[in-house]
Parts: sequence; structure tokens; C-alpha cells
Amino acid sequence: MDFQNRILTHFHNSIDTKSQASEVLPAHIEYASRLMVDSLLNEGKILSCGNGGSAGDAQHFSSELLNRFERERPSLPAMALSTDTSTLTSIANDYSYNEVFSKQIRALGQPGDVLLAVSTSGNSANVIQAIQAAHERDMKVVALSGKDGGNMASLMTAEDCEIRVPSDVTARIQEVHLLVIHCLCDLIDEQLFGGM
Ligand SMILES: O=C(CO)[C@@H](O)[C@H](O)[C@H](O)[C@H](O)COP(=O)(O)O
Ligand SMILES: [Zn+2]
Repeated sequence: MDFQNRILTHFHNSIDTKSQASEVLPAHIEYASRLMVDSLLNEGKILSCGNGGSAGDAQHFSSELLNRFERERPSLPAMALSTDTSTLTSIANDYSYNEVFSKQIRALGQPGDVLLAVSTSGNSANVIQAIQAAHERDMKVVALSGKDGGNMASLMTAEDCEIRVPSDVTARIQEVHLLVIHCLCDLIDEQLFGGM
């Protein structure tokens, strides 16, 4: 296969995955946006976490809330837990990499806050522990996952929201996660600030 055919295959697979996701995810995305808006209207904030590309996604989301998405509006309270290298390295060094997010949530999470937990496999141990810590703090959880949902799926409560991309390929799942994040930003802005 020449390189351009290979590239075309990636594009077509990404388009197919997005098309399949569009059949099953909209109601879940709407519910997740309502959880987040409810939190923001009640003095809550949104914490986010993930590993690798999903750390980037967690940061992408928080920057769009803290700064802006597509319209002028006030800053919204959000924080990615994957950014502070002193905190991350000291927790990993002194305790365990599995606790890098949960320890931050135990310090920063307040009842009514929301955790955006991003994992394509649903099996990253530090994201699992983050969800457990969020529940201990009476926070709700929006999980972005894929594949079979992994161990994260069994941790979801009736009030949480699992957005599981119907794919087994990490890259394709991440591409849909970014689209979901932009949908969430748009729906949050629309519910809070209306009319665009
Ligand atoms: O971006 C990619 C692969 O596309 C990688 O950096 C990927 O995010 C890392 O391997 C993560 O550690 C995978 O974790 P997870 O999605 O299973 O929670
Ligand atoms: Zn990636």
C-alpha cells in the first residue's frame, strides 16, 4: 500500500467511527453537558484527567472553559489534573503513579463538582482511582471511554455519564473524544449564554 492510500484509510476509518458514534452518543453528550452546566450554575467546577493523548484532551477541555471556546463569555472554572509536574512526579515517586489524580481530587474536589475522566480503554488505574476519589467527594463523573468500557464502566453510578465510543482503535476513539469535547463546550456555552 502506498502512503497516500494509507492516509486515505485513516481518514475513512475516522469518518466511519464518527458516523457510528453519531448514532449512539448524542443523548449521552447532552446529559453530560447538563451535569456540567448544573455544577457550574451551583458554584461547582470541572476537574479533568487522562494519560498520554487523553491528558492532552483533558487539558484541551479545561483551557476552553477557562479561556474561551467560540464566543466571548466569562471564564468558567475548570482544571486539568495532568499539568503540574511537581505534583505529579512527587505523588508518583512517594506513593504510586496510580494515585497522581486521586490525591489531587481529595484535596481540590468539592461536592457538586464534576470529574471528566478520559481513557480509551477504561482501564487506566490512575483514572479508575480518580473516579473512586470523585465519588468519595460527592462529585459526579463524565467518563469518555471506548472499546468495552473497561473497568471504568462498572464504576459509573446512575447519575454519572459514560460516553463510550464504539471502536476498538485507540487513535479513532481519541478522534471522537475531541469531537465530544467540542460538543460539550458548545452545549455548555449555549445553555449558559444562549443564542449563537
Ligand atoms: O495518544 C496515544 C495513542 O493514540 C497514547 O499517548 C495513549 O494516550 C497512551 O498510551 C495512554 O496511556 C493510553 O491510556 P488509556 O487511553 O487506555 O487510558
Ligand atoms: Zn494519540
